[in-house]
Order: sequence, then C-alpha cells, then structure tokens
Amino acid sequence: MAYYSIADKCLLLEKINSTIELSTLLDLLGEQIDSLELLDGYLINLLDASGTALISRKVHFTSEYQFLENTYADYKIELTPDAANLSVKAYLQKQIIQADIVNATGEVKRLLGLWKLEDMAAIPLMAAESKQNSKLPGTIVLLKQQGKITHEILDIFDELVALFHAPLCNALEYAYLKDNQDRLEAAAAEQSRFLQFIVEMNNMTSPDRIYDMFAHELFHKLTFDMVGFFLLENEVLVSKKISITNPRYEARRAKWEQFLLSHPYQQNTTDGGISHTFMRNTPLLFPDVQKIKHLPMSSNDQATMKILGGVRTLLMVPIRHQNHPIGVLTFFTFVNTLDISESDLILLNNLSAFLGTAIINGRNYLLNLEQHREIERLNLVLQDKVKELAEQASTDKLTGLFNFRTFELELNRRINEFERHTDKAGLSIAVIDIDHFKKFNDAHGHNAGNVVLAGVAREIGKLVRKMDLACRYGGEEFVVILAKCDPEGIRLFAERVRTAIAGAVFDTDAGKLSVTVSVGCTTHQAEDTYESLFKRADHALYRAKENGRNRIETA
Ligand SMILES: Nc1nc2c(ncn2[C@@H]2O[C@H](COP(=O)(O)OP(=O)(O)OP(=O)(O)O)[C@@H](O)[C@H]2O)c(=O)[nH]1
Repeated sequence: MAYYSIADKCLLLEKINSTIELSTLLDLLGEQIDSLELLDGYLINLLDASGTALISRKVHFTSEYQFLENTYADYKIELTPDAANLSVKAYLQKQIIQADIVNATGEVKRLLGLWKLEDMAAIPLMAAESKQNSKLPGTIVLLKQQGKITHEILDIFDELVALFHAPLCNALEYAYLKDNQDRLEAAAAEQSRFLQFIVEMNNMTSPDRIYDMFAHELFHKLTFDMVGFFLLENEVLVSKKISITNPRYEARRAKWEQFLLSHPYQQNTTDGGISHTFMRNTPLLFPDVQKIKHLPMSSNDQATMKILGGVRTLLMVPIRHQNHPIGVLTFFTFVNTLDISESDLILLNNLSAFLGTAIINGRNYLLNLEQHREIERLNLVLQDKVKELAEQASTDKLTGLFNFRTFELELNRRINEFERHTDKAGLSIAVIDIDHFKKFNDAHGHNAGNVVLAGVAREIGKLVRKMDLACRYGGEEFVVILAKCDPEGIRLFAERVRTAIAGAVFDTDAGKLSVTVSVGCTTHQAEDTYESLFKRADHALYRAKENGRNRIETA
C-alpha cells in the first residue's frame, strides 16, 4: 500500500521539478520529512564536489537539541570503506543501515547517548528498487527518540526518496558545476588582475612605487601584517621600505626603520635572519617566533624582536636577480600565526625573483636616464664652449669688436655677394686710425691707451647699424664695413665717427683724456677686389693724416 496518493505525488513532483536549485530541493525534502511527523530528527547528507565525502546539508533535531543543528551543519564525513558511520555504510552499500541498538559501540553508541535516541538508521537517497549502478546523491539519517524505525516508516521514506532521487542528482551536479564555474571565473579574474600587476610593475621605474605596488600585491595574496624590503647597498643590507597593513602598527614600523638606519644587517650569516637569508640565498621561515624567542639570537635580531614586539610568523625570502641575491623580503604577522604552505613559498619565491628583476630594470632605467641627462648637460657645456671659442676666434678681446680675420672673411664675402646683386646698393668701408697714438701711449701709459682703444671702439659701435660690421684692424686702427651705403652715406658716417670721438672724454688712470681720429673711406667700384677696395680707403686715410689729422678723406 503506497503512502503517497497519485494526486499527492503529482503535486509534489510538480514542486520538485520546478527547481534546479539544490537548497530549494533540500527545503522541499525537509518540509516533506517534517510533515510526515514520523521522526524526532534527521540529517540529509550529500556527496561533496570531490566525491570522496558526505556533507550534512540539512540537519533537524528536536527542539531540545536544536542548538546542535549548527554544529552538524556542513559536517564532513569521509567516505572510507571501513568507517563505522551509518551514513557512510548506507552510501557505499546503497542500502538501508539500521543501528544495532543493543550492541552499539563507538560513534553510533556515542550518538545514541548524545541525542537520547531509541533508534537510528541511515538510508540511501534512492529508492530500494533503483538500479545499483545509478548515481547516489547522498543519504538521510533518521533519528527517533521514542519507538523504532519500523518497516512502515522505511517504506514511506523509500517512496519519498524515489521522488527526490533524480532531481537531487541533477541539482547536485548543477550546483557543483556552478561552483566550479564561479571558481574558474574568480581564478580568471585573479589571473587578469595579476597580469595587470605584472605589466604595471614592468613599466615602473620609481623604486618607491615598485615597493608600494609589490607590498600591496603581497598583502593581497597573504595576510601578513608587515613587509620589509632590504637591498644590498654599499656592502650592507639597507632597509628600503617597510609597509604595514594596519595603521596601528605604524609606531613599531617607524621605530624599527629608525633602528635599521644605524644598525643595518651585515653580509655575515651570524648577524641575524636577514643576513642569513641573503648569504644562503634561501628562504627562512619561523612559523611562530613566540615559541623560539628564548633561543640565542644575534643582537640585531634581539633588538628587532624587542622593537616589533609580539612577532608571530616570520618569513624571509631572498630577492633575486638572475638567481643571485640582491636583497631580502621580510614578512611578519603580529597577532596570529600564518600557515605558509609549500605553494605559498613557491609563489613568494617567484614573486621575489620578479621583484628583483623589476628593481634592477628600474635601476638601469634611472641609470640610463641619468647618463642621458649627463650627456645632454655635457653637450650644452660643449656647445657653450664652441660658441665661446668661435667668439674668441672672431672677436678682439680688448674692444669686443670683430677682429682682423673676421673683417677679411666678411669683406671678401660681401664683395662676392655685392657683385651677384643687381640693385648694386653701395658697399663702403671706412678705415679709422687714432691720431698720434704713439705719443699718447708715451705720455699717459699703455693702460690709458687701452682704455682709449676700448672707448673709441664703443663710440664706433654706437654709430653702426645692425647690418654693418665694425672691426679692430690691428693696433690703433679700426675698419667698418657698411652695407647699402653710397659715397655720401659713408662720408656722413665717417664724419659722425670723427666728431663723436673728438667730443668723447675717456676716464683713464692718467685722468680724463681725449683723442682724435682720422678716417679714410671709399665705396665699391666695378672690378674692385678686397685689396683694391682696402688700398683705396687706406690711401684716403693717409691723405687725412697728411692733411692735418682729425679729419676725413674719401677716395
Ligand atoms: N695702448 C695700446 N697701444 C697700442 C696697441 N696697439 C698698438 N698700440 C700703439 O699704437 C701706436 C701706433 O703708432 P703709430 O703707428 O706710429 O701711429 P701714431 O702714433 O698713432 O701716429 P699717426 O697714426 O700718424 O697719427 C704704437 O705706439 C703702438 O704701440 C694696444 O693694443 N694698446
């Protein structure tokens, strides 16, 4: 005689088939068991994702023991063939296992006593008539405080699990697939975040940013409270950066940093853990420092432990570049110890090698940058020097005017240019010579003579236009090349120079003194060469001297 009517079954099946969610199905199954009012408690155990254990997914006890429901929720029972557990047996044998109340021992006896049970049985979550090779999603443990778990009860449950068997199999598979997918998605997201970190680190050149980013990544991966970066510099292990996760560790961080400035770890294995890790090029792990703090330590380590206070897990990993240690990473926890697995160590080793490369790359980049800047700076110095030398080569030191060499080059160039031009606007030159300069020197001294030479040059400089060129020809003689200047123009210019100098007073060490100049000028004529043009101007100057000095003559 079936317990469930066809109508009830249909109704229930409709509800069961409307969901693929495991938790909804378990709730439905729970509701059904409750509504039967045949038991004082039950546990629904389902196979875990690995298929090697059962996990209690739904637990219901009488009100007296409801406080235990949380304890047994998600309780894991390994599916080992020799286990005394009823559920394991029911699962592996795919049949109902009833507790032997009279001869119960071990775990079964303990549970019977614990929950004051009169009977207990575990049933597979499939109907008795199901094929032995069909999948089994789990078991139900039936608990009874009063009375026995009778055949009638077991028959009703057989009907019930028959309804739930296949949907539970599907829901379980779906849940694990979904979990797997979630895990895969989380792993993919983590991988792409990590890739991003690698790319950013590779582009990073500022050491401080490298340490910050790296510490951030390390704290993300493992729950350390503090990470320190030590690098070998000038033969000692210098603390480059100490990062913390929580501001409450700031005081000890700052104190340790201060201490390390005056007590850097040396390249000597006996100087402490950091030195040891560096010299041996191998990680050093203290799972719980509190347990070994009575053992002998180097003075640096002793001081460090005192400053940092309550260090629990301490790990030191060499920072390597191409397998050679260039520094040490130190990790600390302060409150709790941290389990560091073999795979964590491998990860930290790989990360620290990556850090080593990033640091060296950053250093090389900065070195290149510095070298580049130095080259640019030297180039500028060189350019200035070249400019200065060029100026020295083309100018006269005493007067600041262009020198004879420049005059020669420039006059030749301008004659050539002038000949090519069709408009033939005049090209004139004026030769200016200080009168009786020998006497002046003799009377007032060479220094006064120099002041006058510079002063005369200044007066000439004031009168020339941008396109003209004033030069010191040598001694006390000056020449000016005037572009686009006809005979009348050069005469006017020469006269202006003569009057300006005659009216100028020069402040020399022999007192305020004046001089006069004679000027010979000429303008380019057809077929003129440098020599012929200059010779004509020189003749004009000669005549100016002949005719009494302090005058101009044109030719
Ligand atoms: N102080 C000074 N004197 C110079 C310099 N270069 C040349 N002299 C002097 O200039 C004088 C030129 O003399 P001279 O060529 O005889 O001509 P001068 O005495 O000016 O007579 P005239 O040109 O005929 O009026 C010489 O005494 C040179 O020593 C210089 O750089 N500084």
